Amino acid sequence: MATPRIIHLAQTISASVAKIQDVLTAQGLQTPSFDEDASHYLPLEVLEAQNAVLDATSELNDLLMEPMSMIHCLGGHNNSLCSQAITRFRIASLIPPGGTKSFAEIASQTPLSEQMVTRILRQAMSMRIFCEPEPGMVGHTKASRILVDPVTNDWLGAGTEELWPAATKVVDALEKWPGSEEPSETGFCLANNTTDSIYAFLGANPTRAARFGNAMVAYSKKPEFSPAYLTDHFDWSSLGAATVVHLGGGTGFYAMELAKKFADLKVVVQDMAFMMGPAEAGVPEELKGRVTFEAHDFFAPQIVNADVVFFRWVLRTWGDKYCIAALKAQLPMLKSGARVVVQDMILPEPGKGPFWKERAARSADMSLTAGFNSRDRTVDDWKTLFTAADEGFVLKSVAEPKGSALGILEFVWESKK
Ligand SMILES: C[S@@+](CC[C@H](N)C(=O)[O-])C[C@H]1O[C@@H](n2cnc3c(N)ncnc32)[C@H](O)[C@@H]1O
Repeated sequence: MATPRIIHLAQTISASVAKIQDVLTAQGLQTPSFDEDASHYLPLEVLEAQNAVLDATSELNDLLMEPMSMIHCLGGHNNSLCSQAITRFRIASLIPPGGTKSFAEIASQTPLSEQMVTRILRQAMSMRIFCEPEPGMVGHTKASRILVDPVTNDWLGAGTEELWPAATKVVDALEKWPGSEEPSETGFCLANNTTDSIYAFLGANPTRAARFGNAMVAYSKKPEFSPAYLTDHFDWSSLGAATVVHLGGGTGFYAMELAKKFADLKVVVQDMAFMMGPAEAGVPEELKGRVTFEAHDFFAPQIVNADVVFFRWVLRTWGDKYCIAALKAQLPMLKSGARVVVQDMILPEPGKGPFWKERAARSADMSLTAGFNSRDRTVDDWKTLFTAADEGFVLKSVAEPKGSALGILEFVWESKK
């Protein structure tokens, strides 16, 4: 008789956990815990075992539940409710690291009653955010402790104050504007009673824009967004003395990382006009002249004669027809043999790769619909998109570095004229 699935899963968990612990012991690293000072990341060597455990534990958990409980737990709207209260009232920062505060003391620093704070935080504790080391006293876990940092608190704020209300209106938006790719016809627009895109709406609201900006900062500090995945997983040195135009390059952080590592590269960062001042001010003396900034809307015809056109983490916020327009706008300046390099999310094909990652990727894809009417793309979707922009684009390489959140796609443009 074949081994029953739940036994197989339990065996996988047991064997993989043993492998993880062996590596941690050999390297003198802490075993995982929820302690507020616990380390957050496992070494890359245990990535496969970590994937196996995360997938097997969640499958085993779900197998042992009846369907309504499983759907309810995975739905999690009440998780967003208490996360929203935590970020809005900055509750994590009310509890001293390493110390505790009573529910009553916390309530006195919020508009909430002691009873409501108790109920909300005990719900959060069921998500392992905060703990109650003695009755009535609240302490940190590693999950609540990161929220003491205002930047990380803003990350939770952007998720629960911007994307969650937007998500609740997505189905209404899909009914109202079927098949729309317009950034002015999203769940976000309905939730905010606006016809401005999220970019324009937040641009006119500096406080909310700053919170959203901090969410991006919090993300980019995670090891899976390390600039090394950009500098070390594409052969930039083979380009020699080359000009890279970095579209939607924001503050120029990644442009500067490239220029620091590859002395022959010149990088022109193009972004919206309002990004220019603060971005230029951040360029160190030794990179001035090699990292420059230019206000340029990437839907307008390109004006820089570049060897590489580089998009990082930006095309995913535009629907297909807009991405196609942005790519077509590059054609007037492309030389035959020029490259378009994209570092962005690569959506996994269903069932390929770790399930917990696919689940996170599919959730992020829904957020793109809610905020932007855009989507994440598989390798085939990226290929289709580029070919729709111009038949001359050929996918030359795809890199999905171990541990990286983003992949790198390299397209070469061959003139068909
Ligand atoms: C998610 S951020 C990514 C920033 C940067 N590429 C990075 O990887 O950190 C998207 C960036 O694209 C810029 N952007 C969006 N639409 C644009 C457009 N039409 N033209 C130029 N820049 C644009 C935004 O201003 C923002 O800086």
